[in-house]
This record gives sequence, structure tokens and C-alpha cells, in this order.
Amino acid sequence: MSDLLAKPLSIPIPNLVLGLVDSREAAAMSGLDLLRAIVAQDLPAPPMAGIMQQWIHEVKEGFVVFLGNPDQRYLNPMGIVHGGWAMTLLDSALGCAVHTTLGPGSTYASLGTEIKFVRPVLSNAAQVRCIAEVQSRGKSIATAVGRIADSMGRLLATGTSTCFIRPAAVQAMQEEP
Ligand SMILES: CC(C)(COP(=O)(O)OP(=O)(O)OC[C@H]1O[C@@H](n2cnc3c(N)ncnc32)[C@H](O)[C@@H]1OP(=O)(O)O)[C@@H](O)C(=O)NCCC(=O)NCCSC(=O)Cc1ccccc1
Repeated sequence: MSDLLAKPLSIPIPNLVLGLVDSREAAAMSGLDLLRAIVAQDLPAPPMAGIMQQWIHEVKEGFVVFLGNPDQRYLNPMGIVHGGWAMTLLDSALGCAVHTTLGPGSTYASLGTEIKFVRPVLSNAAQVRCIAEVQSRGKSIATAVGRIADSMGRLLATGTSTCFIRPAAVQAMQEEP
């Protein structure tokens, strides 16, 4: 994890195609395949990727890398990037790390995400990177850990998330009329 965070960043923002994946199409794919398709831009990134300037960059089972471009739109009255921006980045990355472990038809939701702000995110920080990994995966609960670093590899924040997983069979029953 630390090696990746130490790499300097110069990755341009992709020309994100924003939208929602059709729910039936999404349900037919594993979480890993769905997220890979979004990274490859074969499927659209969610609308919030454009609003927050945060997007998924790399994905493998139990592991994701998100990138984000903090800019002046996210400043709080104290002139640093609002903590919610970093929280959103971590919550997305931690949730997506868990999503990579799901089979077709399963769904998940974050139950709680905790963040520690180590250094302020500055709007001239160029680009930040968030790396998240699944720590444990049970039948219904998964935990993931992650960290955000700036373009110089300095640690900005750390976080953990607990996610609730709804297996495909249970999800299908809930969707029955
Ligand atoms: C400062 C402290 C809280 C304590 O740190 P300590 O343990 O005593 O350590 P230290 O003082 O050494 O500082 C560590 C490093 O940080 C650097 N640095 C610090 N300040 C600045 C600066 N201004 N600009 C640039 N850099 C700064 C400092 O140089 C050092 O860097 P270095 O190691 O030399 O390279 C630190 O943990 C921190 O900033 N955390 C992030 C908190 C955060 O961002 N929270 C979320 C946003 S709040 C929010 O949105 C809520 C809200 C909404 C609406 C309205 C109002 C509020």
C-alpha cells in the first residue's frame, strides 16, 4: 500500500462518461466485472464522479484505487477542502473495495465509515489518491481500510468502513412483488 502512495501523480482526469448502469445489467455482473467495466469506460461512471471530481482508477479483487482533484469549489470557510470531500472519497473507495468481492445479484451498503484527517486537503494539492483494501469478508459483513495521500505521497487521511452485504438470493426475494 505504501509504495503506491509514494508514487508521484500526474494522471489526467479521464473524460468521464456519467450516468447510471441499468439495474438489470448491473445485477447480472459480479462487482469486480462491473467496476472493471467502469474503469475501462465501457459503462458510465456515476453522476457524483463528475460533481465530486473523484473517480475509480484501478480495481482488482478486494482492492481499488480512486483519484480525486480537489479544487476551490470544495473549500470550507477556513480555506481548506471540506472534510466531507475526503470522507466521500474514502467512503466510495472503501465501498467499492467491498463491491469487488460480490457475486452477480448481490448488493451492499456502508453501515459506517470512520475517517481520521491527518493533514488538510488543499485545493492546490493537484491530485490525491485513495487506496482501499478489504480486510475481512463474512457472509453479511465486510470491513475495509484505506488511506488518502497527496501528489507528493504525504498521508492526508485514513479510514475504515463496515459494509452490510445482501446475498443475491435475499436480494431477489426482496425484489419480488
Ligand atoms: C493541524 C492538525 C489538526 C493537527 O496536526 P498536528 O498533529 O498537531 O500536526 P501539525 O500541526 O504538524 O500538522 C500536520 C501537517 O498538516 C500541515 N498543516 C496543518 N494545517 C495546515 C494548513 N492550514 N495549510 C497547510 N498545511 C497545514 C502541517 O504543516 C503538517 O504538515 P507536515 O507534517 O509538516 O508536512 C492536523 O491533524 C490537520 O490539519 N488535520 C486535517 C484536518 C482537516 O483537514 N479536517 C477536515 C476539514 S475541517 C471541515 O471541513 C469542517 C468544517 C466545515 C465548515 C467550516 C469549518 C469546518
